[in-house]
Amino acid sequence: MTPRLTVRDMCGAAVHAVRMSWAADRRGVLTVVGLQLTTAVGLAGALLLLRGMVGDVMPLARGGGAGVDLSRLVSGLSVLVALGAVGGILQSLSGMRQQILTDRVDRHVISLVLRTAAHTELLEFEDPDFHDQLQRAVHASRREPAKVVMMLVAMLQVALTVLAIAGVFITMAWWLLPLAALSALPLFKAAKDRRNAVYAMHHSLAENHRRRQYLEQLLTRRDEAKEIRALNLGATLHTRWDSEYAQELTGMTRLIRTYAWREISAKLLSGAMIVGVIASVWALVNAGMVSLPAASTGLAGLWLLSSRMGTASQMLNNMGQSLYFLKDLHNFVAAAVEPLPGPAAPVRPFRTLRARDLTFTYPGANRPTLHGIDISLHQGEIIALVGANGSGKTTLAKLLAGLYAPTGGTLVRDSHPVTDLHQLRHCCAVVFQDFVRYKLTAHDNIAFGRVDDQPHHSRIRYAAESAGVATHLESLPDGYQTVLGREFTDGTDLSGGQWQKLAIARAFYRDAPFVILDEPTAALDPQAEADLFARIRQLFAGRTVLLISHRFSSVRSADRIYVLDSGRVIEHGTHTQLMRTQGRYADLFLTQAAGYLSTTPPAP
Ligand SMILES: Nc1ncnc2c1ncn2[C@@H]1O[C@H](COP(=O)(O)OP(=O)(O)OP(=O)(O)O)[C@@H](O)[C@H]1O
Repeated sequence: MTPRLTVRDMCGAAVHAVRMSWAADRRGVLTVVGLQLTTAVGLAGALLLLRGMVGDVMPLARGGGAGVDLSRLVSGLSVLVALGAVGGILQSLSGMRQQILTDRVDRHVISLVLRTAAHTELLEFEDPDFHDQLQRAVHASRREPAKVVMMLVAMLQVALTVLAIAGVFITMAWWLLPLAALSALPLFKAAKDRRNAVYAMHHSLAENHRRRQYLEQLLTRRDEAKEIRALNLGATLHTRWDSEYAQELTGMTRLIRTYAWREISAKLLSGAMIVGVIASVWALVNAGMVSLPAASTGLAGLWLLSSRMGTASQMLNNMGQSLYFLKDLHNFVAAAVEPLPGPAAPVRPFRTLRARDLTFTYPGANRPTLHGIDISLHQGEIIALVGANGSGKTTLAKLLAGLYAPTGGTLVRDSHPVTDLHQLRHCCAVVFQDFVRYKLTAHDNIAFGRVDDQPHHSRIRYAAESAGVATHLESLPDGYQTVLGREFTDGTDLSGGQWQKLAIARAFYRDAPFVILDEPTAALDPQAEADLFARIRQLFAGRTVLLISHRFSSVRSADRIYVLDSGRVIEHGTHTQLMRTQGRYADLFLTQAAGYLSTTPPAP
């Protein structure tokens, strides 16, 4: 459905723009509006002065210079020049202040958008519509609110001019007023159609635009640079980027052409109406029904009025486009009704966390990823999740960490159903399979594990030591203050295993009663892996650990192992019990063990 903007929407969005600008820089708004209005008043004063001076000069034109007061004329002229100079200065000041205002409003609005995005639930990020809304909100946050305020000020100036001219009409040739309004109608209609079409096109191309931005990132970021070169993907990705852009440009060009023609037609129609009016006035003058001075003043006014109306329609058009985006921005920000989770409440460890008949379906998926999951985790236990790729281990971990709400069944914490997912998150430290490598200092990378407290260097060091990365971090040029990103001055990089140890250090530093480790040792060397698992009970003593791993050597010592298959728990028990059952776990374990113990000689 083509999106539409009602007059109410437009007024709402304009009020919203003014409010945001006011919140960002009220002195700036007052200064700019004040300067603009002063300039307008100065202009009106200059026009009045000019009219008086023309009246004074008229005798000169008629050849009778005797009645002319030259000193009055010179002083009037000086005032006019001074007014012009002051007007110029005011305009420069206003331009400068507008720039500052625009920057401040930008910062205020983008901060609102980022705050909303940071606060949005993880599940929303699975939805392409959310990404479209986010992108439109980001687009709207760039310059649009300040632009609307500037346009409102400019519109005010145009409205004042139109009112002044209309006032002259009412006293001299009132009957021209409806005709002037009528002649402006085609322009307003064309502007409105174009505005709707541009917005509809932005809507339809939103995903295309995001794909192009993604390709831009692939081509420009350091992280992807090595693989793109190794695979010689540069040209292919560039071609795809080009074709995405070409599609956007084709749509835009077609639209600009179509609406340019419509606008030209509207202008021609409006012009033809004015010519018709001029011809009728001429006929009325000839018939002696209207005096020549009234007709000529009226026609001059009509010309002025129609040109102002044209400007107003253009402004309304531009402002309308901005208002569309502002409506998106307003909706996006307003959708985040929940307050941002504040500083963490004291973390309450649990004795038991149970999943009862838990089901989860990803948005837009046609079948559940998890079905009827029943598992229990007790304080101080190490629980392992194993299963084939795609069996649902990570999804289950995200539910237990309070990142997704279950679509069926319940999570029960110490015999109370979990209703506040934030509480669950507070008491959980997760090392994801695809953990984030923050290109900030090593110190930040660990301290981010616990942002609600002041960073504590000795605890950061202890966390790094526990994860086996302290020695390396201390050997870096600036120790823990070294930036871990080659894109930044004096930045450096870590190896894959070192990054993984840093992510584990972050989890240690979080000091949470529930720890989820999703393939925590995939990048570690065998010695580092063995060291970690040999000490895992001691390192996480008293906490509950959920370990996801494909390495059976590391899960065999867990207190209980759950085997997942296509989103269901098919077996559970200790390693010994599961081996005795000779089910899926035993099969997988023996297959992996056979690979290690194979005595087949290596191929020559
Ligand atoms: N964000 C998502 N949206 C839709 N489907 C998803 C999403 N993430 C995962 N899935 C699907 O859910 C299923 C389970 O994925 P999950 O990542 O939980 O598996 P896993 O057992 O952790 O796999 P692996 O061992 O490969 O890490 C898979 O079929 C996957 O395609």
